[in-house]
Amino acid sequence: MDKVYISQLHVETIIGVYDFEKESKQSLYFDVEMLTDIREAAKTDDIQLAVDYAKVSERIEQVCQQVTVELLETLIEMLAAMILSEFSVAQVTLRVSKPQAVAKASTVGVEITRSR
Ligand SMILES: Nc1nc2c(c(=O)[nH]1)N=C([C@H](O)[C@@H](O)CO)CN2
Repeated sequence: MDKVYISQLHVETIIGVYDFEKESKQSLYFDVEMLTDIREAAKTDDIQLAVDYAKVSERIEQVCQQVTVELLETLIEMLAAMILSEFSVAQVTLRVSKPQAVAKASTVGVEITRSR
């Protein structure tokens, strides 16, 4: 299967378990890999038949602004469900990194793979 991907999409949002995290936005970075057959889009040169990475990026940003959750796990499951339901994707792998979370680590995060 072919892959459409997004690397290091930066979103600022309220997320976290602790009270101080509910007061100001933090940076999250998303890597997204979407398995899809690109041949029809390539044959027709038609964006309507492609998984539009710009639209996926926009929707990820929107969902992050619409919901307020504590765990990265909760957010990433919501995003995987959104991508599978709104885009023509057989499988999605999503990784979210939260670089400000642990001072002694360059970054931390969660990665999941979900299929239709
Ligand atoms: N597996 C997870 N561990 C932790 C999370 C999380 O979302 N998933 N979140 C936190 C805090 O919000 C942290 O980011 C602040 O230090 C801790 N562990």
